[in-house]
Amino acid sequence: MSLLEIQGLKIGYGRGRRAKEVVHGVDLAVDTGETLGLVGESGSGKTTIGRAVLGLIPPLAGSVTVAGRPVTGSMSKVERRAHAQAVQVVFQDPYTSLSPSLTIADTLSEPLKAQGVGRAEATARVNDLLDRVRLPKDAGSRLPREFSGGQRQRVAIARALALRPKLIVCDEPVSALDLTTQAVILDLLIEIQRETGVGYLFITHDLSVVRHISHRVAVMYRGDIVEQGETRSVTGNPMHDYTKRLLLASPVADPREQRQRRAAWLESRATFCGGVAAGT
Ligand SMILES: Nc1ncnc2c1ncn2[C@@H]1O[C@H](COP(=O)(O)OP(=O)(O)OP(=O)(O)O)[C@@H](O)[C@H]1O
Repeated sequence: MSLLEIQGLKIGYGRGRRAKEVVHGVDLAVDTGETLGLVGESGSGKTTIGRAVLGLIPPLAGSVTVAGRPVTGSMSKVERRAHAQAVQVVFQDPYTSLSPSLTIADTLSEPLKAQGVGRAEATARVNDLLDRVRLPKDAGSRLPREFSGGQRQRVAIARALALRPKLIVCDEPVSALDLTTQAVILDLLIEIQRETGVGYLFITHDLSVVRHISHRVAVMYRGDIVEQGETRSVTGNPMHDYTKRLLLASPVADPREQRQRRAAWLESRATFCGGVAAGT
C-alpha cells in the first residue's frame, strides 16, 4: 500500500442548490520517498485535493488514506493528532504563513510542545531543525520579519518537519520566490527527502518546478486528472492536449525556443476547447 492513497475522490463546496462539485473522482498515490507533482491551472482543484489530504474538507465520495489510516471528517481527537503528526503542509506565502510575533525557536517548538515533547528535547530538536534547513543557530531568537522570503520558507519547511511527518503537502511552496531562490529551496526539499524518506504531494502550476523535483506528475484540468505518469515521460511525450498546452506555456532558458513555444501556445489557445480554457 502507498503512503498516500486517494481513490475516487469527489469534493464539492456549498450546500443545496449552491452545491458545486469541483473534484470529480480522482485517483492518486504517493510512495515513501517519492514526490508526486500535482499540476494544473488556477481553479483546477489542486489545493482542494491538498486540503482533503490534510483532513480539512470531508469528501463527497471516495477515500483518502495516509500510512494506511483513513482520513475522514469524523476522526476522533486521537486520530486527528496522529494525522497531524503524519501529514504536514508548506504553504505558498512565506510572509503570511509564520506568526509575526513568535521567534523562530517558538514557531518550531510549538508543534513539538503540542505533542507533549519536553522542553530540553524540544530545544535540541529546534537546533537540529535549523541545521537541517541550513539556518544558523542564532536564527532561533529572531523574528520572521528579520528574514528574507527564501529564509522564511526554510523556517516553514523546518516547522513542517518538526513532527517528523511521513508526508508533506507542498502547496506552491516556491511560487512567491525569485528563480534562484526557487532552485535553492527545491534542492533543499530534495535533500531532506533523501535524508528522511518523506513523501511530497507537490502542488504547482509551474511545469519547470515539476521537472526539477517530481518523480511522477499528475495533470489536473477542471477537477479531473487528465494524465499521470513518470515526469520524464509526461513532459517529454505528453498524451493529452491540455498537458501539451501546459508544456507550451512553461518557460525555457533558450530565447529562440521560448519564442517558438509562445507562438505555438497562442495558436493552441485559439483551438483548445474552442478557446474557452479557464485562466489563460
Ligand atoms: N472555500 C471555497 N468555497 C467555494 N468554492 C471554492 C472554495 N475553495 C475553492 N473553491 C472553488 O473550487 C475550485 C478549485 O479551487 P482550488 O483552489 O482547489 O484550485 P487550484 O487548482 O488550487 O487553484 P490555484 O492554483 O489558483 O490555487 C475553484 O473553482 C474554486 O473557485
